[in-house]
Amino acid sequence: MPGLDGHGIRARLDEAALYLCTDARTERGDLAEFADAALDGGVDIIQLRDKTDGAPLEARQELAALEVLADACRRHGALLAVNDRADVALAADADVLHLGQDDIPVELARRVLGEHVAIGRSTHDVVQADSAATEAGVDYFCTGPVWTTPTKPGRPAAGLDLVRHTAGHRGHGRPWFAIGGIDASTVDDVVIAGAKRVVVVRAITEAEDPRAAAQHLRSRLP
Ligand SMILES: Cc1ncc(COP(=O)(O)OP(=O)(O)O)c(N)n1
Ligand SMILES: Cc1nc(C(=O)O)sc1CCOP(=O)(O)O
Ligand SMILES: [Mg+2]
Repeated sequence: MPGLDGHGIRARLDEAALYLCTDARTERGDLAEFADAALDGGVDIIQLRDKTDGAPLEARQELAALEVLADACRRHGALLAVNDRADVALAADADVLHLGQDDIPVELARRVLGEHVAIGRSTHDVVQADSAATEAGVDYFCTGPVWTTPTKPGRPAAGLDLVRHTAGHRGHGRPWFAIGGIDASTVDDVVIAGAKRVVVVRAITEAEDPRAAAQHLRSRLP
């Protein structure tokens, strides 16, 4: 929730279970309404991740969409996340910056952001997961994709074994999320494998009723 201090952000992150990545819904023009529904359904963190047609949004469009999401997060007490760009996270007063393996290193993002913003990392195998679980400056990490997904074409599945591995170490004490191919039909499998938190895209962005989709996913998480 924009306005929280670093302590509040990390406390909220610790109790988060359902993390949504959404595009800016430019064509539908319903970002505020969609975000309200998803957050009302139980989404704890919402990230703007718009790579429609493979290209990221221009910074001005990204900041405009983030303003809409920031208002929704304030209404619902949720965390606002920015993907990839530390400068945009700072400008948008976001709570969270998410960085993948090919994005800027955490140490450099920290130089831009200081300690106030939480930083998350993507991991795709056991070595990366163990490293993100212990790397300085990382507040949470994601493991995946559990299943191949059209949302991230070309990225091979890491499978449930990576979820089991990470659960076996309890994320080395750090919050961690399973991601990739998770929806109403697969969420139970990741929970059985040991995940307590999940990130989803299509399961909510493509749902006819985003509120109900979020509610259902949330109800399946411990
Ligand atoms: C919460 C969350 N987890 C994973 C990702 C993927 O990050 P990355 O591998 O850098 O790929 P892009 O999303 O940037 O295409 C994410 N964005 N958010
Ligand atoms: C954005 C992203 N990152 C992944 C990773 O493994 O790091 S998988 C993924 C896409 C997840 O989309 P969906 O919920 O539609 O399958
Ligand atoms: Mg990235």
